[in-house]
Amino acid sequence: MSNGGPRKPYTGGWQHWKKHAEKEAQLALKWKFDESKIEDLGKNEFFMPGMIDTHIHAPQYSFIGSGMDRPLLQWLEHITFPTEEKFSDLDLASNIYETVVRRTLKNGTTTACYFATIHTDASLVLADIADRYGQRAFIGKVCMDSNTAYPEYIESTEESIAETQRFVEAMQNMKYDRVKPIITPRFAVSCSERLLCELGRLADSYGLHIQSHISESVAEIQEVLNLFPEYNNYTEVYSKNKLLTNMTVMAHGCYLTDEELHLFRSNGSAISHCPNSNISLCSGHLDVSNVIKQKVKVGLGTDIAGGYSISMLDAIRKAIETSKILFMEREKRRKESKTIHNHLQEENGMLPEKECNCRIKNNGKKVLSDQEAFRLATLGGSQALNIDHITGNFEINKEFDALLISPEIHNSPFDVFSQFSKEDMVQRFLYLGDDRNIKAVYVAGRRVVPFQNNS
Ligand SMILES: Nc1nc2[nH]cnc2c(=O)[nH]1
Ligand SMILES: [Zn+2]
Repeated sequence: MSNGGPRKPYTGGWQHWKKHAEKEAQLALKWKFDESKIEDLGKNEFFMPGMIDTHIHAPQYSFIGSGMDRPLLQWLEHITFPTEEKFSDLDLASNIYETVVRRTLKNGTTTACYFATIHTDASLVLADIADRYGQRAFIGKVCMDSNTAYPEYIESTEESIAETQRFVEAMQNMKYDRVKPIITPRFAVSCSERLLCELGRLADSYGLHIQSHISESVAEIQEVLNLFPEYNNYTEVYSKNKLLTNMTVMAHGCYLTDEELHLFRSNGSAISHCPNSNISLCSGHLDVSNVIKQKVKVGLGTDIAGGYSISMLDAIRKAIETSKILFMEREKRRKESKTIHNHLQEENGMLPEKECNCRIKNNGKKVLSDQEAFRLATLGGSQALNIDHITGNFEINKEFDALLISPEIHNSPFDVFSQFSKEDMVQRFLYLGDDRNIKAVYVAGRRVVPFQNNS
């Protein structure tokens, strides 16, 4: 595997060296490569599976790290829609999209599931850039035929359907190896029932993936229930329009009931957990341990620019922290309920605590472990996008989407001590590392970072 470094003198002793050399010769013969191409990993370097961003708005990279002082619906109206409207300008689109593809790849995102904007041609530009840089990607032309908040940014129902069809056909004609179209109704608030129904039909007839948003904030849910009073809940608005399939990934899901999660599980649909965005927009917390417990597929997403970090390492950290916050909140409620119980017992001889059901149990839900969060950012993401037969971890017959991590690279953001085990190294990288430690990125065995001819 060439990672740009010369071979180091072997330091393992003659016998060991001889065995090592024989092994390499066998592999070179079997896999038909030139032994001189073999490079040794540097000290403490390791490979990890490429990270998978299951939810990212490419045009919103233009305002990442700003506008974090408004809740979702106001943020959409005042910042997001006016910005996305500008992407009819193909030069602007090309500039922002090349920048975000480069930045995500440098941060180890080998697969990205992108929202573009309603503009078909600009969305095709994003697809072409992702293909050119070798990123595995799903590209969604956004569909919105209702927008009371910002009517300048809208398409008619007929236009949305026709343009989505044109987008899908154009993408399929390009025959990209690893860049695919995904049907993208923005969310139920901005789509009429007819548009949702037609998009479900298109996804079915072309056999396409589907992405949207669901149950992100209380205000959003209220708006959906007002718009679709004949449906029992938010999830049904999608499921009854054939938009909840085993190729569907829905962002957020903070307030999904277990009944709705059962609908996700029985349809094989997935959730993209976007903890940074949920906190930054004050939307809510997804209890991802419960989602896992309900056997619903789940990956992680940055949700740029609702989330302010392009890094999937940040998504891993925020997912763990969100899980710890929920655990602590449950503990606090348990303590409070216990105190109330004790007062009641003193006043009128309530049942002894063990019989009483007033205590809020922690439901045996555990905090998300580092290992589990790492899995969500890799294999979990590939399962959520229904591509876990191709990527997500290192298994024979999968494609080599991988990151070469160098903990001791010049200017590394963290220090390595001699007593560190391999596990320590990985954990330090997850908590303290950043793109400086990502020495190389591979997608399907092709090295995509450092960029070719250093462009
Ligand atoms: N976070 C987020 N939620 C949405 N719901 C509908 N559109 C969006 C969006 O652009 N970002
Ligand atoms: Zn989003």
